[in-house]
This record gives sequence, C-alpha cells and structure tokens, in this order.
Amino acid sequence: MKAVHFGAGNIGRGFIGLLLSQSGYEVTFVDVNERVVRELQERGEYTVTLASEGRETVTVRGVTALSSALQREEVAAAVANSHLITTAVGVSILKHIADVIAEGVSQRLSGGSTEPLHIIACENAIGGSAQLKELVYAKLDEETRKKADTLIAFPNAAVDRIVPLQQHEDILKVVVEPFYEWVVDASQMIPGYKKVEGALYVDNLEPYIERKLFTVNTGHCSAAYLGYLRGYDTIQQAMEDEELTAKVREVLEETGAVLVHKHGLDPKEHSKYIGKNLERFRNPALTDEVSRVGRSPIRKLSPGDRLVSPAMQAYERDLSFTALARSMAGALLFDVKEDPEAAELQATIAEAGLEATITLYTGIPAGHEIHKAVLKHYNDLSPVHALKRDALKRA
Ligand SMILES: NC(=O)c1ccc[n+]([C@@H]2O[C@H](COP(=O)([O-])OP(=O)(O)OC[C@H]3O[C@@H](n4cnc5c(N)ncnc54)[C@H](O)[C@@H]3O)[C@@H](O)[C@H]2O)c1
Ligand SMILES: O=P(O)(O)OC[C@@H](O)[C@@H](O)[C@H](O)[C@H](O)CO
Repeated sequence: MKAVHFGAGNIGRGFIGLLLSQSGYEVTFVDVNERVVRELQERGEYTVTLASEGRETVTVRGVTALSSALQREEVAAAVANSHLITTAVGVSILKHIADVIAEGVSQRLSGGSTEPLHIIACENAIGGSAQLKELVYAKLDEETRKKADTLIAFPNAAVDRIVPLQQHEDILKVVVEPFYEWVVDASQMIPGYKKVEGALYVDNLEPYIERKLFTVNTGHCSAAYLGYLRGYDTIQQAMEDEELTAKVREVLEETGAVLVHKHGLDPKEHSKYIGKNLERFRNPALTDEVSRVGRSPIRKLSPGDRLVSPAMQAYERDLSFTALARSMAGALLFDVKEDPEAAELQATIAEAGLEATITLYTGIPAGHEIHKAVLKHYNDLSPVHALKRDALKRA
C-alpha cells in the first residue's frame, strides 16, 4: 500500500506519516524543503519522540520523499500510483499543490485505473478536503471530473496533536505530545476502504471538527495572542499566568456553550474536555512558541475559522461572545514582524483603519455587536499591554 503525504513538516512527520507507516503504508513525503527531502531520501527513516516522562521514541522506517519544486513529474506519477493521499501543508498552501494532484489524478484515470483513491487534507480547517477537491476539480477536464466523481473521494478530517517547532541537531527528528486524534468523515469514503490504524471514522464529522477547532485551536490562539501582549514567548509561560489562563477558560466557556447547544454535547464531559486541553497547553515537556500558535492571524480571523465562526454562532443563539471578541482584538494586535499575515494585518490597519480592517478580514460589518466588542477590547488591550510587554521585555 502506497501513500503520498504532502508536507513533511511537524504534523506530517510527527503524526500523519507515523500513523500511515504504522498502518503498513510505504510513505512518500512531498515537500519544498530540499534539505528535508534529501535527508528523507538518503536515510529512509526518522524518529518521533513522545514529550512524556518516558520520552518513548519510535523509528518510522520505509519512507522516502520527493521535491515539490524539482520533481514535479515524479510527484504526479506517485499520486497516480498511490492508494491514499494526505496533506499537512497549511490550508493556504493547498492551492499550490492542487495542480500536481490534478495531474496525477488525470494520469491515473486516463490510464484506466478503477481503484478508488482517497485524498484527505489534514489541516486545521473546516472542510479542508472539500476545499482541496474544489481546487483540484478546477484543473480537471469534464470527462476526468465525471470519472473522479466515483473513483476519487475527498473526505474531510479533523487532526489533533500538538507538535511545536522543532530545533534538533537531527533535522528529521520530531518531538510530539503523546495525545492524538485523527477523525475522518466515513460518509465521504468509498465503500471497501482500508482504515488507517489509530484514526476514527465517523458518519458525521461536524461535531468533532467544531469541538476540536473551537476548543483546542480557539483556546490555543487565545493563549498565544494574550500571551504575546503580555510579553511571553511560549504558551507554557503564558499558561503559568493565572489571570491569562482564566481568560482562556472564559473563551472556552463561550465556545463550549455553542457546542453544547448545537451538538447536544454533555456539559460535564465538555467541561472535562476543556480542562484536559488547558493541561495539554501547559505540558512542561513541550516548548511551543506563541509565534507559532498565533501564526497567520488573517487566517485565524477569517469567517469560518476558530474565532469568528463560534462568535457568530454564539451571537445567533443569544449567547456570550465577549471573550471571543477579546481574542479577536488580540489577533489584531499580534504584530510579529516575521509573520507575513501579521505584517499584512498591521499594514491594513495603518492604511484602512481598524474598523474597516475588522470587517475586511472577519466579514463582520461595522455596527454589529461583535464588531463593537472587538473595537472595545482592542482599545482596552492596546495601551495596557503595550506597556506591560515593554516592561517584561526590559526585565
Ligand atoms: N503542528 C501542529 O500542532 C498541528 C496540529 C494539527 C494540525 N496542524 C495543521 O497541519 C498543517 C501543517 O502544520 P505544521 O505545524 O506541520 O506546519 P509545518 O510548517 O511544520 O509543515 C508544513 C510543511 O509543508 C511544507 N510545504 C510548504 N509548501 C509546500 C508545497 N507547495 N508542497 C509541499 N510541501 C510544502 C513545508 O516546507 C513544511 O515542511 C497546518 O494546516 C496546521 O494547521 C498542525
Ligand atoms: O496550526 P494552526 O496555525 O492552525 O494553529 C496553531 C496551533 O493551535 C495548532 O497547530 C495546534 O497545535 C494543533 O491544532 C493541535 O492539534
């Protein structure tokens, strides 16, 4: 069984590649990082270490890699000949890999293959595989699209495992938290499919992806944005600040109320889930930078993502959205220079003004209650936290 995985980064090597390999797949990674590609080609293996007391280490063997930029033909051929395609490149990168996937799919179908192929985007987004399908279909001709309708499936998925930026002498080594969850929409799979060991197949993905994105990722980015404003470098430092942790909990109580109301989750169980995630953020065996967790604030402020979507859903249900609005204000103040989206956001605020920027990126019109709340929090957070951050930096 052959799998092609796009993105040999943290989650690619530390989670998806590991599980695929443990399920008996020969994994070919595709990446633009030439050094990582070369090392994978030469060594054919890498290690994954659990960030736990035992520091258990697994060697993932039988893997190789192709360069996205330099080996386009080989990548298309690998797609044409594989049993499963997965991605973990970042949702905004999907448009860059759609072309070569479409080429591989065309080759496969024009060659007369009738073997089904599943393409699963393992990104932090609702409907990630559906987005990829649209991008791939846009590159296919009508006849190929028709064949693809029955033979190529794009099941949506939710993936959860905290994998911080890696800084080891061994460029392929990856340290991951012990917990993981990979949930796949079974209703979008082609019957007779082989399950990936360790993944959960469910008929209705929505409660799972919303629970994950609106708890793990909403809480995580709230800790990052509020932590950044207070001058912390890592999520672990931020989570030691009790006042900050209480604010993160408030956010998760707001998203929790939406999730309980919408999906009928058990409130006690959900409360435990929140507590468990706050513990995961604290994991002292990890060093997770606020700049990673808060990265791409424009994506995180977009209408379907972890802040605006639950806030709008809370508003529609007459539930509280104030803490979520505070996190949105935090995202607007996240001015990490090395982050291209943060730089774009700051430039837009400077040029178009705050009110228009909020509307531009969140889709929330000026005058809306959430828009007003974001403005208020921005004005409250901005001067106080700028002072605090400078003081902490000086200390
Ligand atoms: N790290 C986590 O804790 C975590 C957990 C769950 C989900 N995710 C999601 O997984 C995805 C990847 O995140 P990550 O943390 O592994 O990021 P990462 O930056 O470590 O990995 C992304 C990889 O994609 C590669 N890439 C970029 N453009 C490419 C292209 N055109 N073709 C092939 N490869 C390309 C990069 O070189 C990099 O190796 C994101 O959508 C993220 O939200 C991350
Ligand atoms: O990857 P992002 O930028 O969508 O979000 C940053 C983190 O919150 C995220 O990577 C988490 O570590 C991960 O989603 C945990 O499963």
